[in-house]
Amino acid sequence: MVKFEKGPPLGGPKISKAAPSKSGSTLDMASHIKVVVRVRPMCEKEKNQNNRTAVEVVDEQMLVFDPKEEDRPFFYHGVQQPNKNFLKRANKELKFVFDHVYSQDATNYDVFETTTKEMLSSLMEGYNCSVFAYGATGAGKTYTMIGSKEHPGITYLTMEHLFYSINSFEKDREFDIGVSYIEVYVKMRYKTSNQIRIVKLSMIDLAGSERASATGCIGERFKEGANINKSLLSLGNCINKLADGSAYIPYRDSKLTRLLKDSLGGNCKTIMIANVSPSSLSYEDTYNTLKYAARANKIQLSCKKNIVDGNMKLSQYVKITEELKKKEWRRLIESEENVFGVLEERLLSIMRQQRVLALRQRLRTRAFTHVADLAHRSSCEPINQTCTEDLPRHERAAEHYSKQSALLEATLMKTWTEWDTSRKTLQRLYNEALSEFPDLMDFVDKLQQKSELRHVKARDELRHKLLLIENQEINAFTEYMSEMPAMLKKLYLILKGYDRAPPSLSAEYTEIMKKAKSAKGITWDDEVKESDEDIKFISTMDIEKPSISLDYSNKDDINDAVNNIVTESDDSGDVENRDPIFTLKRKGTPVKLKNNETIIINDSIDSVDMDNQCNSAKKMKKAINSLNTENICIDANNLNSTFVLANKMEPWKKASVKVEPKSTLPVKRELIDRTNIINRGVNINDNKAKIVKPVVGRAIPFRRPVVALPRPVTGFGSSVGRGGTPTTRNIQGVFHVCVLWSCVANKLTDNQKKAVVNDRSVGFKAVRTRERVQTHPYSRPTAFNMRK
Ligand SMILES: Nc1ncnc2c1ncn2[C@@H]1O[C@H](COP(=O)(O)OP(=O)(O)OP(=O)(O)O)[C@@H](O)[C@H]1O
Repeated sequence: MVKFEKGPPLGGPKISKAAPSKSGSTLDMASHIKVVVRVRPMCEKEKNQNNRTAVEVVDEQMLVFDPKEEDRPFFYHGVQQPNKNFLKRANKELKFVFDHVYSQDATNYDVFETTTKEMLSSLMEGYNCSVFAYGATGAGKTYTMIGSKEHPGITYLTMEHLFYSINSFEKDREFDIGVSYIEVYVKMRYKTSNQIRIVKLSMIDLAGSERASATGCIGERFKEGANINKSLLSLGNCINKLADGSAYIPYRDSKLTRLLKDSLGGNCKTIMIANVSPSSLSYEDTYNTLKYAARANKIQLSCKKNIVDGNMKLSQYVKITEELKKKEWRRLIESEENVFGVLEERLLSIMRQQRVLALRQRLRTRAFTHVADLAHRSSCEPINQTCTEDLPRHERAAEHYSKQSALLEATLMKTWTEWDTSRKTLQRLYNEALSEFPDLMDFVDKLQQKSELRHVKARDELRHKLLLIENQEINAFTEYMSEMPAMLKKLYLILKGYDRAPPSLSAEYTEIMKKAKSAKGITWDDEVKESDEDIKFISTMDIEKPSISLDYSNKDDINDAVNNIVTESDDSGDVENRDPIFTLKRKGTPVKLKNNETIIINDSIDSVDMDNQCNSAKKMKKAINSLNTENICIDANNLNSTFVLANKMEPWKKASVKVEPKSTLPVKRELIDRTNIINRGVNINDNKAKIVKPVVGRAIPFRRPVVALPRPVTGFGSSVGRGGTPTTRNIQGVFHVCVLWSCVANKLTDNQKKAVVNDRSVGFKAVRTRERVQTHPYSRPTAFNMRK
């Protein structure tokens, strides 16, 4: 009885059309692997051994494995036994049906004609195709696939036919052909439809499928054989799974199955050529191969034509390419813009530093110029000395600024060069990108706005910095200037008190006071402290109504600064009864130093057109010049500073004033002996005249105790309120004293000093005429006599 191994249905694969898939491929055919079996002729060895045939080809599609042999006559005791050979095992007589079966007489060309030649038609239609030869060693795989010169294998014949086909299609298709060792990649484009079909033809000559032990190899060869077998075993597993329709196919079990993945279960038309030997020597291998082939024949394939719409693909390709190019442009530009941004910020920072440095340099130079000018105008040795001492500091600062400036300049140039290069590169990228893709304009705009923002930010920071410095400058100047109106007012009132303030002076004074509100000044640059404090603006109220007094919180500092200032009474006439330290000074009140060098005269005196009456500074200059004293140079027209007259000057004498203090007030003490004061004073000949440095006090309100004083009150600088009401005043405690007279006096002999002091044309005449100013509501000179 003939057994049939379950094979594919006869009559060839079913072919069915299908709709195009999403990928552009066309589901075209559902088929099984085409399995053909080739039985080679017996080789000489097999013939010589007179082995029986294990495979019998029935027809082009059927073979019988282990066919029934013709019974040979069996004789037992000389008698032929009927059909019974007990020494022989029963034949299997397995009948296999395949897509094609080739007998020993079949040539390679026959195989080609019914396998790959037919398959090439599918290949040219766009199907992937694969052929692999399977079989035991020596079964004829290589002979079938490669062949010989005389008998070229199906690979050669397939290639030959392939190129022949290509030639026939050349009019309407373009072909790109690539070849690899085991695979041929035959790509084509339909010229009319722009349809592209990319197909692959795999032609595989597998290793022998026999058991490793059967090879007789040992060592490395055995291992190699075992690995080969392992691969083939994997192939067998895959084939079984595919045949069973399993969802999971273990292609990854071996390299072989990975390579054959497409050919076995993918989008591929596959032909398996199973080579077998007819000899019974290869009985087991042939049996295994045939079983293998039979299983493979059950594998269903789902083939798709690898067709893509060339036009559709092209448009998509163009779009994708453009997007990619734009993306690349953006990446390039952004990268360069980042570099440019860093350089630009650095450049702007350097430029900002330059501006700040220039401002500071300018302020310092101006401050120094101011000091130098002061020294020049005053011709005062101490001031000159101060200025001289300041000069190295200024020079050091100038050198420092110069170095910093040079450094910044060098850094600026270097950074600018880098920035400019980056700017040009960026601009070039902008231009190129926009010329290719104008719609990148928005992107470019945004980047350019970033640059503008950087500039705005830098400008803001610079403005803030400059404003901060200038604000500090203004604050310092405001503080400085706050002395001036008080001093000016004091002097003005003194003059007015002595009836030496003509209307023109009054008008000028008023004008100057107005201007003082908007005056500008300087400060030491190194006193500017950088900070982010809130900016304080000048308030004209600060100038108009300075409510500040000397800050006595640190007596040592004050002592050092003013050398125990003793102030004249300005409202009670009772100067001697006051604590010299805690007696505060009111506007317009002359100051007496402990060394008795007392009177302060402001520089504005010389500008007053007083002719010969009250131009005391000029007259003092005249008097000094008349003494022919060397090295004394007082420019009466440029007396910028206040100065102090010498202690030899007759001290003010207080008139006898009867003050009736309230019972709650301390009893007025006796007047101090002026002689004692003079004796305590500094001997102007011993060069101990002190330079009183400018003192800046903090603004604190001072409220003078209300004292009911009888009217009229005599005494210099009385501050008794106008109209007889005691006045409560805030006191300007900031004053600026330069010891000029001391310096001058040091150059004079005693007689010369006396001459100057007693020269009534040098301004002191005015104080003698106290009667004329006693009626002045603000400054009332006390009764006095010039001491001789
Ligand atoms: N159809 C055929 N006609 C004539 N000779 C054949 C045929 N098939 C195979 N042979 C011969 O059989 C021998 C073995 O064949 P081949 O080398 O092709 O086997 P194979 O399966 O490729 O072996 P291996 O697995 O070792 O490569 C060779 O000498 C070859 O010439």
